[in-house]
Amino acid sequence: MNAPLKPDAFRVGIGIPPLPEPIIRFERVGKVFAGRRGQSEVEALAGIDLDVPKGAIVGVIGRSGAGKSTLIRLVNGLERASSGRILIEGEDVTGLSEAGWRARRRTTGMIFQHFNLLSSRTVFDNVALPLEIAGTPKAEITAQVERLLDLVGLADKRERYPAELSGGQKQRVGIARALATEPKVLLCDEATSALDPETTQSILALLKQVNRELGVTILLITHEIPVIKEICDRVAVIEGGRIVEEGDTFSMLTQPKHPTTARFVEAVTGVDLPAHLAGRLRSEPRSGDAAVLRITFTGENATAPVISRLSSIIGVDVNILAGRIDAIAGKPFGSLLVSVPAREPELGAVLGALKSLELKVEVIGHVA
Ligand SMILES: Nc1ncnc2c1ncn2[C@@H]1O[C@H](COP(=O)(O)OP(=O)(O)OP(=O)(O)O)[C@@H](O)[C@H]1O
Repeated sequence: MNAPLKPDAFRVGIGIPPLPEPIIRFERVGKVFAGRRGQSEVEALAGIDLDVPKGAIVGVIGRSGAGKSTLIRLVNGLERASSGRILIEGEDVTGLSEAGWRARRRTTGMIFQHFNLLSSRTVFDNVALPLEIAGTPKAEITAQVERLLDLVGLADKRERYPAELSGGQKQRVGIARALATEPKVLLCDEATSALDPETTQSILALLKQVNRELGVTILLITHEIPVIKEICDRVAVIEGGRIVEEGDTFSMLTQPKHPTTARFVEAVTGVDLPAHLAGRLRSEPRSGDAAVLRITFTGENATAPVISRLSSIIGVDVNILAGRIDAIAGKPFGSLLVSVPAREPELGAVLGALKSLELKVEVIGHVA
């Protein structure tokens, strides 16, 4: 029997470049928490296999209790694995001593949902803290903190205290502090969950900048699919302590396979029929009905003038009922609901034309 093909060998075999070296690797990782006061133990993670490629932004999404916090806390030694191995830059950190972890944490920064700033310290002093702990000379600390406050756009707030800042500004301080020791990896624990949508966008843009300009690999956990859609190159979906699906963000969001992924994805790619039509949708057509089609556009097709061509070339009236066009991981993606005559040969001609463009088309019902 042939040896199993490594995922990268398969990628290369079908013409896709191999993934960059993983900077973090989970190998069959499990975590069991002992039960408290007579309660049974909790298996928070089981059989986790996950690679975080160097230079990527990888998101882990799951509902409350799925195991996200436990997973990310294993990467900086705040929790210890019960089974399996975790490799960071090729080093097996599973059995590291506390002193070993202290050194490791300098290469792994972390930001938190509630920022975890010290309220008695100014912005400058919060960012300086990890450098003070590392014994960095004062002049170097000043230069580094000033550089980081410039990067996160808070140079004018250096003498302010956390209580004088907005949530977004506090998270910017958190990011500057996490980057103080020039880590290779930034761990983000629900970093935008306490922020409004606009502030979330600005923090995500900053994280992307940190990733692209400083080359920092980012592993984030979230329960919000828009965060994944906005900045992640790859995504893993976690449920009940297990990864149920993993892959590049565009494929996962446009062709979800696991029902949990599909439910998350619905929120960012789904389009609903207007209520007055949804209530009248029937599966079997009656004479004179229109067929309602869902057309999914991906990549280059997303911006093609398909609908106007259908009308002009095939001569069929197409009514647009609802739609959205968006970007997922920087690539265009659209979904459109249209109605066309349900009779032949018109319907067959429309379906044939759409399929010839390699668009995904489904008839979702009929309306009068
Ligand atoms: N210290 C602990 N002791 C016992 N059980 C724990 C401990 N930490 C987490 N758990 C349990 O492990 C499971 C996973 O928890 P975890 O916090 O990792 O999930 P999560 O996906 O981060 O959830 P949330 O989004 O609500 O923070 C849950 O059943 C939780 O109750």
